[in-house]
Amino acid sequence: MDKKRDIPAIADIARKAGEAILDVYHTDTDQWEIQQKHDNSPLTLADTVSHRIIADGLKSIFPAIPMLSEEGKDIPYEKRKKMDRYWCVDPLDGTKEFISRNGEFTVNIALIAGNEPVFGVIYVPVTGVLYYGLKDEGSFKTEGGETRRIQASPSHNPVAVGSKSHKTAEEEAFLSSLDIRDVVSIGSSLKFCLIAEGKAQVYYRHGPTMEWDTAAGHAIAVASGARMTQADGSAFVYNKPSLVNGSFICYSVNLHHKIAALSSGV
Ligand SMILES: Nc1ncnc2c1ncn2[C@@H]1O[C@H](COP(=O)(O)O)[C@@H](OP(=O)(O)O)[C@H]1O
Ligand SMILES: [Mg+2]
Repeated sequence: MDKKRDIPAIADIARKAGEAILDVYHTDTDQWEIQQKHDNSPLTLADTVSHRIIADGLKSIFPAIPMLSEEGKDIPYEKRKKMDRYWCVDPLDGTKEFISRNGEFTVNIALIAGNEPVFGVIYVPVTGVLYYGLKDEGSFKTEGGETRRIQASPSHNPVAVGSKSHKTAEEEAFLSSLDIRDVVSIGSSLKFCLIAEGKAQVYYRHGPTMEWDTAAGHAIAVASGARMTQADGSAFVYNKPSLVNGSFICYSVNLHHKIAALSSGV
């Protein structure tokens, strides 16, 4: 990847997808054609429009890199496991938040290399804010035409983030054993962004997510200095036989000892 040329081009694709999502968002709900997908999550016209823009955009710049998208065709594991590099895309993460019109939804594009997210972009259509992170280079936030570096920040009295629509009792129990100052419930991959910009320090997810839900946020959080592991402390990898993630913890490094002690019990 040529950083100077490719990062702005990928950011542009995410923005275009976000604009198309907003066009749908600003129409009447009865035009959204909400369908239930096989996993019971809602699919709207906005998901499919965003998917098309990202698929076409990435293909025109990187014709040789395959794409795995929430709204794309299934790629069988036998074929997937041979893909050393691929785009992992969630064209509209937080569909429930989109439908409830609270603005907490995002466009997510990540590059996976060797089972690890090495680059991620998250665009927030309602605010126009864009986050990106590149392995070993850092994470950045673009807002109002200005780009600045962001960093995960330590706190011994951490702020926790959790899902707004998919909370579990296990998450509450886990957090109760940390000295938590506040719990912020927010939809979509925005939880990773809050950790990456130092506004929160821990995100424990007990319930299932898909690889495209976490890939871009994972890249941004880790490049900002945070850590991401499975709940038992082992490596969180991509391109698994099943694309459903297990429980995980994303956290600022200063919490490592506390989290490691808890991990043995989850
Ligand atoms: N039972 C389940 N199995 C797999 N993924 C699930 C799930 N329930 C929720 N999710 C995932 O959680 C994501 C939303 O996360 P959050 O609750 O943090 O906003 C959803 O993304 P989509 O909204 O893109 O479908 C969906 O992929
Ligand atoms: Mg999603």
